[in-house]
Amino acid sequence: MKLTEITIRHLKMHLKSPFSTSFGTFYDKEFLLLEAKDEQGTSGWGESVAFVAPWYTEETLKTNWHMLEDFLIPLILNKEIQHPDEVTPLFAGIRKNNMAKSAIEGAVWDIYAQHTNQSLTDALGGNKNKIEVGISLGIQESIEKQITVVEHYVKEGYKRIKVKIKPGWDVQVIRSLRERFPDVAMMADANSAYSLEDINILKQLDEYNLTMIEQPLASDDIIDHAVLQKQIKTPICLDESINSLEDARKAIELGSCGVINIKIGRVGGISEAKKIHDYCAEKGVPVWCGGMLESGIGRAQNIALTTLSNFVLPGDTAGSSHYWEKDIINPEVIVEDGYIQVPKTIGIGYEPNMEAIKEFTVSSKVYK
Ligand SMILES: O=C(O)CCC(=O)C1=CC=C[C@@H](O)[C@@H]1C(=O)O
Ligand SMILES: [Mg+2]
Repeated sequence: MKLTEITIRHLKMHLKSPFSTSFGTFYDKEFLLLEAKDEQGTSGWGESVAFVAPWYTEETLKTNWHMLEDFLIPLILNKEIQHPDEVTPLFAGIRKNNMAKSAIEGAVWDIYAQHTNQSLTDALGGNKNKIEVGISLGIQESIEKQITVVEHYVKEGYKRIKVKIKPGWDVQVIRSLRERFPDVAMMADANSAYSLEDINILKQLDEYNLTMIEQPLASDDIIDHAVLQKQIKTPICLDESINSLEDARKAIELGSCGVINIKIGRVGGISEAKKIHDYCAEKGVPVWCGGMLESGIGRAQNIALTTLSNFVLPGDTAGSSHYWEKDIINPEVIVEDGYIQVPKTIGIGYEPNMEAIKEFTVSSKVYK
C-alpha cells in the first residue's frame, strides 16, 4: 500500500461526567483523529491520544499536529508499505512523540486489515471472542460520593474497579472502599503522585488486597519503583514509565513491576504494543490495556489488541456510553456484564460515523 492522502481532524467531545486525576480534571476530550487513504481509495483511521496539556506525558494535541505535519506525514506519504510493522522503523529517526506516530500507524493497520480481508483482531493474531472490561473512575468530591460511584459500576458488572489516588486522597479512601466492597477486584492509580519519601503511605495501601498499584512514583522512573516493589507485596503496575519494548525489558529485569499497562499511543503504535505483550508473555508478566478516554476509533484498536492471549487482566475499555452522549463509531462499544463482544467484521470492526465526526470537528487539514 501507499498512503496518498492524510486528513487530520481536531475533534472536541464533551465528557458525560468530568474525569479527575492527581494531575487535573477533564471536562472535554480534545484530540486528533487521522484518516489515511491509500492509492486504491481505502480509508484507515487512527487516533492520537495526546491531551491538550502535557500532564500525562510531554505530548500535546498541538505538538502532535506539528510532528505529524512537519515530520511524520512527509516520511510516509507515497512510500510503499507491505506491512504495518514497517511504520515504526520508518519513523525511527524521530525521537519519542509516540502518540503522534501511533495515530498514523493505527490507520495503516486498519488499511492492512481491510486489504487482507480480515478483522484487526485476526490481523494481530488475537484469540478471544469477548474481552473482560474494567473501569477507571476519577477522584470524587467526597468518600461517600466515591463509594456511590464505585457501587454503580460494580452493579453494572465491570470486572475490576480502578480508582485514582493522590496525596491526601489515598489510604482513607481505599480503606472505606474495601470495607464496603471486600471482594471486588480493585486497584489504585497514582499517576506518579508519590516519591519514596511517601513509602509509609504506600505500605499502608499494601494492606487492602489491591490487584495492583499503578504508577505510584515518577513518570520516568524504574529504579525507585524497583526499590518500592521489594517492600510491598501488591504488584506495581507501570504505565507512564513504559514507552517501548526496551523500557519493558529493563523494568522487568530490574524488578520494578509485576504488571504492565499497555497503551498503544504511549508506546508508539500497535506493533510495539504487540512486541511488549509478547515479551511480557515470555517473562510471565501479565498485561492489560489502558485507556486514554479514547473515542470509538482508539477504543476499537484497544479491543482488538486485548484479544492477544497475555491480556489476562481487565482493561480500561469501558463502553462508549460511559464517556459520551454519542460516539463517533457505529455501532457504539457496548459492555454487558463486564464483557465486550469482539467484532469480527473486516478492519477495526466498527464504522466511523461521519455525521458525528463532522459534528465534533473543530478544524481539519488535508495533506497530499
Ligand atoms: O480511558 C479510560 O477510561 C481510562 C482513563 C484513565 O485511567 C487515564 C486516562 C488518562 C490519563 C490517566 O489519568 C489515566 C491513566 O493513567 O491510566
Ligand atoms: Mg495510569
